Amino acid sequence: MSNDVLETTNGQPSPFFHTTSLTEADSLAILHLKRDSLLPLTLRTAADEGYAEGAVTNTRFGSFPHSTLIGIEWGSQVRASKVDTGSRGRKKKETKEQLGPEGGGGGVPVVAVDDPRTRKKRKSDDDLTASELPAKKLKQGASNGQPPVAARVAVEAGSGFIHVLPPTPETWTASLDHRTQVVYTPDYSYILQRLRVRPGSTIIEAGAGSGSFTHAAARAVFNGYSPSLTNKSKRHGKVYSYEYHEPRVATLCQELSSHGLSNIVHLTHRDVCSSGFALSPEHPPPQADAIFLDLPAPWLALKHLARFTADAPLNPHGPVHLCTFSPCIEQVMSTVSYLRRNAWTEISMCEVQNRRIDVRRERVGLKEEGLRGVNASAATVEEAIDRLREVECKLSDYHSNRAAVEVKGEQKKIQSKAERLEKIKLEAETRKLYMEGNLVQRSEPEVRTHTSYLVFATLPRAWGEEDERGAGEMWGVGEVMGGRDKVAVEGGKKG
Ligand SMILES: C[S@@+](CC[C@H](N)C(=O)[O-])C[C@H]1O[C@@H](n2cnc3c(N)ncnc32)[C@H](O)[C@@H]1O
Repeated sequence: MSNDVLETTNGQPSPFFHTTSLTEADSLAILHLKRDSLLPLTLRTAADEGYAEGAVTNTRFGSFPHSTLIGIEWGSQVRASKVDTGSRGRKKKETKEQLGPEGGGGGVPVVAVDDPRTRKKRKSDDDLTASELPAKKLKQGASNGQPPVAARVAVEAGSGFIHVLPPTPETWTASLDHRTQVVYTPDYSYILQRLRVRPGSTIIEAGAGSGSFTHAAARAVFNGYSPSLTNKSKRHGKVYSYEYHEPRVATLCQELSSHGLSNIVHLTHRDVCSSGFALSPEHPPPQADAIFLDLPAPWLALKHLARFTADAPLNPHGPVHLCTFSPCIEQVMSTVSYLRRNAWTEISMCEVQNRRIDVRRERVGLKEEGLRGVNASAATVEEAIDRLREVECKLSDYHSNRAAVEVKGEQKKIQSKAERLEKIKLEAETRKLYMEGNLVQRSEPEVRTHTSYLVFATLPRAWGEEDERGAGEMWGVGEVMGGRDKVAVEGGKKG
């Protein structure tokens, strides 16, 4: 399943490594619908299922013709459009919501429904208005294999919006199609730094699953596209990925190709526990610096990761760093036990307990009344008594029409609520609100991570007699030791 394609299928470098200044047609974009709800999308100019506006993506926050998403700055907010469903509106199948687990977010949720009661009789071409005609021609042109006529300009709907983000491993992880449990960003960022993966590194990953870790690893090792796998002039970063579930391999292979990552990720369909990590005879061995095993029984794969075997996939010139990702402590114990018996060192285990911490200033007090994001109740007993006194006096003096009230020995004018709020608003303009209030922090427990135990270990570099001799020649180890010994012996004699 390996592929030596240099770039994406449309001839562009990977959008995960190169972000254009504006969004482009045929490129991957991530639609940010709301927090924790993202949708990956390839922006298209071609006709789509009979919409007059061309390709359209429907979300719970409205319909978005791709023409409104192309040629704008990344991060832009895009408002939903009114779309002309054209011939699509006459189809029997109901228009369904494409996405949308929970409410909130990008404006008022909009659900496009094709109600059969309001469906009109099919019109002939002569009956169609000038604006309706393109929708029909669009469909006919597409079905005849002719280029579609120009799409209609989208009209803003007035409710619902989304943001357009460039693809990154983080946004991809948050939006990808889950074929398996995936490794989330808090885990893979920690794993990659503990494995010391950097541009130019080679990493082995098994199993590839949904490709979440694969994308993050590809970015971490990327140091340019290699023109050929046999080019030895520069060591290019590489991810050797293994997966034994065939449909997952096929889907991931297609995704990697369309994301321009085929040249960085070498995907192999293989059961690594039984068949190991060796590649085809014509392919040089991976020479991995780091290994990540996300398998149910990692210790079964570890026997193929020993040094001194003919087809060892490890870098012989340096230490190899390992991480295994296991959901239960029994798996951890079997892995650690294997590592201890097989020359692995620096064995440790940890668990990532990620929490998003919300740090903000909490402002409480009557002086905050009418301002946004505050708790406008009395902050102290004094403030509460002052307010009670003011209210009581106001009531009792309502009929006597007294103009002032005594607060803390001062004569204060009785204010209406509107006057008080206006005064607070004016004062707030000169206050340093960002400095006021108590600094509080709250952790959010619902952050998405896949709680697992991470076992780390290091296999020292291979070291033989030749390496010992080479080190001696380079560093003069024998001479220095000899000199020191000599001094010590001479010193001893003197003493
Ligand atoms: C939890 S998923 C991996 C998720 C992946 N790391 C990600 O971030 O998307 C585990 C994967 O390992 C694969 N797998 C399990 N045993 C395997 C084996 N012996 N050889 C290769 N792949 C294996 C499974 O098919 C599954 O897709």
